[in-house]
Amino acid sequence: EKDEVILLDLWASMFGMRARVALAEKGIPYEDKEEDLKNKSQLLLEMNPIHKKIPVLIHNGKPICESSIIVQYIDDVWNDRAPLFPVDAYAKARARFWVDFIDKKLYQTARPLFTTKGEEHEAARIEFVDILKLLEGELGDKPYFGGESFGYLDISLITFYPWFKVYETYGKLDFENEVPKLIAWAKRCIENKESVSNTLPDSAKVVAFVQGWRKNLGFE
Ligand SMILES: N[C@@H](CCC(=O)N[C@@H](CSO)C(=O)NCC(=O)O)C(=O)O
Repeated sequence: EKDEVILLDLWASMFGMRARVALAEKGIPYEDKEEDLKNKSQLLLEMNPIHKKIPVLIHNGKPICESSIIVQYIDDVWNDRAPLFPVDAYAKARARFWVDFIDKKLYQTARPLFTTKGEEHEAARIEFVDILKLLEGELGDKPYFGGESFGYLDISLITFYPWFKVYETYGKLDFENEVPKLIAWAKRCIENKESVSNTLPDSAKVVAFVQGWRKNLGFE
């Protein structure tokens, strides 16, 4: 019988976007349910009682939590098309290492770019660029992190791209200058992969979202 696939999501979330891109890569129809994180739905609280965070994939009533785990689950279940992982175990392990690095470092280091000032802000600027440079090093001269094909690590990082304008605007950074090969990769993903261009929001919309959020918190 037909799979029932629901995604508890938030349009601006780079983590929710990961699940959307993976589902689009596989061509899986799903219901996208937008959450209001200030007023979490009963469904979210039931489906992710531990972290109470989005995204949550609900597949035939069963919840899968944590975006990197959701992407791997999607690849495992719908394994007859558009593989998201290399076959080679070492290449897989390397991809998982860098997604773990992104989840440990990138989100935490990005936030102070638009929530702090002074020395803290200056330190965040330097650290953030260093992290992007390490990722650019891992990409090297390959078209995608997965080599010739767009895969798990590409999905995990490209969903930060709609936030890059926010990071550049408030972080006073110019990524074209700092990590040109990484920006070229991001543009390649958007130009060549409909699963990306059809699911990522406009960076202008994310900037407006952050502006509103900062105003509410009295930053502006
Ligand atoms: N490690 C997790 C992070 C999800 C997350 O931060 N979700 C946020 C919204 S996006 O920033 C969230 O749901 N926050 C709700 C809350 O913290 O109350 C993942 O990769 O899925």
